[in-house]
Amino acid sequence: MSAIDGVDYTPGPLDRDAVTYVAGHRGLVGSAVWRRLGSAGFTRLVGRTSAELDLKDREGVFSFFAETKPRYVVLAAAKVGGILANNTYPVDFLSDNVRIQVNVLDAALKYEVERVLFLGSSCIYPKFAEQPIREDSLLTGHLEPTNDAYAIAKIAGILHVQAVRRQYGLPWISAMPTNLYGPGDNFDPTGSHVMPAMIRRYDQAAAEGAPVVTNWGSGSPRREFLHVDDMAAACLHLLEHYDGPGQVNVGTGTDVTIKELAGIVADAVGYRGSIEWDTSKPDGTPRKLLDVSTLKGSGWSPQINLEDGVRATVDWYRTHRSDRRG
Ligand SMILES: NC(=O)C1=CN([C@@H]2O[C@H](COP(=O)(O)OP(=O)(O)OC[C@H]3O[C@@H](n4cnc5c(N)ncnc54)[C@H](OP(=O)(O)O)[C@@H]3O)[C@@H](O)[C@H]2O)C=CC1
Ligand SMILES: C[C@H]1O[C@H](OP(=O)(O)OP(=O)(O)OC[C@H]2O[C@@H](n3cnc4c(=O)[nH]c(N)nc43)[C@H](O)[C@@H]2O)[C@@H](O)[C@@H](O)C1=O
Repeated sequence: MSAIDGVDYTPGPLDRDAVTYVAGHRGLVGSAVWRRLGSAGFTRLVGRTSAELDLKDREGVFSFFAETKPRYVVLAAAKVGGILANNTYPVDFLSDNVRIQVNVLDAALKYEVERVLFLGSSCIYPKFAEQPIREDSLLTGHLEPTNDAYAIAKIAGILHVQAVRRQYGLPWISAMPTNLYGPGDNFDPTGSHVMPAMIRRYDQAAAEGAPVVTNWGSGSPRREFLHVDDMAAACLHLLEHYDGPGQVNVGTGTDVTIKELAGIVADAVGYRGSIEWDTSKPDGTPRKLLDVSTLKGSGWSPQINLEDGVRATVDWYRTHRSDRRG
């Protein structure tokens, strides 16, 4: 137990029969975590859609915790979007996310949840952080302006988890994923992240035989992409093998330019036309490659390479595109 972190806990296998709440269980990450926990033998998974329980409603959240009394919580519910959505609606990204996480973490404290895994994002780090980005770069420089409101909300979440550890001694943890993709993603053409946006755009262009597609920005920023099934596996791994106040980066340790990503997506859908770039759209941070040595050191590495993951996501999209988010 350290002086600034009053926790004395040794991680180990979680109880498969304990009530386990996955907040955001219909989203990209939450649905993958739900599948992973299900396949690992968890028998009492609990989830609520936002229509059933708006996590911004503090009273509703406390009633839900009083009723279900979870022993473990994975907090994968958040207001999430790509660069344009973050840049256009900073109030929503700040206010919704602060409220969701404060309500869930306060209720989890009141009902003495044993293990909480809070999910942030690699955008919490300074825009020009040294690459690859180590966990201790947090709060050492200015944020990327297109997502500063979201990043501040997520930084508050990390601090909230650390504060609970320090003041109440509960072994809660935080993970900071890189850019994620996979089945269950949001394929909205304007609100989504780059991967689902490109899959949708290139798939349509291939189907229509379009001669040109236009992407956002210059194509020169670099991004690191992790398949969400790997992310879900990392979540369970961290819950069973990691305890500490510091947030843990979750990524692959390799990145590609957005131009390279466009080529990978074009190949996966069979698009043969040309590619143009709309530089009136923001590039965002030039690079955010995570240093994943903490995670690797704890014994976990990703399994799904980018090309395979993109092909599988294209297959999933083609089967599910008529669904709510497809
Ligand atoms: N996608 C990515 O590239 C990355 C994601 N992350 C983090 O992972 C976490 C999950 O993101 P992701 O799965 O991509 O996001 P999604 O948008 O796919 O899912 C978010 C989930 O949150 C739920 N939710 C949102 N608002 C509310 C609310 N007011 N009350 C109840 N539930 C709500 C939604 O529920 P419903 O569907 O019922 O409306 C949805 O299931 C977030 O914390 C995000 O910051 C981090 C890095 C990268
Ligand atoms: C996960 C992460 O997600 C966001 O940050 P981001 O990494 O910049 O994510 P993005 O996927 O939206 O863009 C990545 C790059 O890709 C380019 N790009 C090209 N064409 C499209 C396109 O069609 N759509 C989008 N969205 N981007 C495109 C785009 O211009 C940019 O250079 C933040 O919300 C942040 O808060 C966060 O946490």
